[in-house]
Amino acid sequence: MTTVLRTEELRKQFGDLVATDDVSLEFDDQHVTSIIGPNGAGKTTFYNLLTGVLQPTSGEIWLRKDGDMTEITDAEPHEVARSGLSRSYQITNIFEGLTVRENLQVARIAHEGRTFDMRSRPDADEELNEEIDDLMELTNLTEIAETKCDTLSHGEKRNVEIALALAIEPSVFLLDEPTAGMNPTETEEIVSLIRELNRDIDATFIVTEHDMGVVTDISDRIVVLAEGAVLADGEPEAVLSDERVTEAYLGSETV
Ligand SMILES: Nc1ncnc2c1ncn2[C@@H]1O[C@H](COP(=O)(O)OP(=O)(O)OP(=O)(O)O)[C@@H](O)[C@H]1O
Repeated sequence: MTTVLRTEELRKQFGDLVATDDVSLEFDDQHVTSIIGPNGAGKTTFYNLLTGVLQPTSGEIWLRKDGDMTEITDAEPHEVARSGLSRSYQITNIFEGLTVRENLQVARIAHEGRTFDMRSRPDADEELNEEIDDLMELTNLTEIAETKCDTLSHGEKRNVEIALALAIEPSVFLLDEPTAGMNPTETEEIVSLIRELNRDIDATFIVTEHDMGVVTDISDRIVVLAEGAVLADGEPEAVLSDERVTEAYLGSETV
C-alpha cells in the first residue's frame, strides 16, 4: 500500500475555537475512507484545509505527485486540484446552460491548460471526445450526453459533478456529502457508482457523509472527528461499535 495523502498535526483555529485539532492522518491509495462526526465536528474545515480553501494555523499537508510526496500546505485551490486532489462540491459546480458533454469538454480543456472556445469546435477533437465518452460511460452519463444541464434531475447533476471532478484525473478524490438531498433510489445509484469508480479507476476516495447506511456500504475505513480531533480510526465494524463514537453522537444523531 502507498500513502497518497498525509496531514501532520494539522490545526485550524477561528479565534479561540479549535476547528481542526492537530490532525495527523495518512490515506492509502485505492481506499475509500469516510470522515464522519457530529455537526460541528470539523469535517468541512478539514476538507477546506486539504483543498487550499482555508490556510491552516499550523501543521502540514503532503500529497503524492508524480511518485513523490510534495508539500501542498500553502497551495491555492487550483494548484491543489492540478496536483491531483479533486473535490466534488455539495453546492453545484455545473454550467446549467451547457450540455453534459460540453460541461466535460470545458473541464478537460481547462485541465489541459487550454482556453475553452466553442468556436474552436471541441466536438472535432477526436482524442478529447474519446476521453469524454469514457468518462461519461464510467459515470452513467452516456444517455444524457447531449442534454442541457438545467433540465437534469438532482441525482443526474450529482453524477455530472462527479464526472467533472474526475475530469482532472485525480489521485485523491474528495466527495462532500454525495447523497445529500437524494431520494432512496438516487442514493442507491450513487453508492454503486462510488463502488464502481473505486474498482475501475486508480484513485483514493475520501467521503464525508451523514447517512450511516451509505458510510457502512462504501467504506474500507472510517475516521471519526469530534471537536476537531480524531476520536476513532479503523475498519467500519470496529469504529461503529466503539462506545466513544456512540457517545460523541448522543444528542445530535444516532450512529
Ligand atoms: N469561518 C469560520 N469562522 C468561525 N468559526 C467557524 C468557521 N467555520 C467553521 N467554524 C466553526 O468550526 C467548527 C467546525 O465546523 P465545521 O463546519 O468544520 O464542522 P462540520 O463537521 O462540517 O459540521 P456539519 O456536519 O454541521 O457540516 C464549528 O464549531 C463551526 O462553528
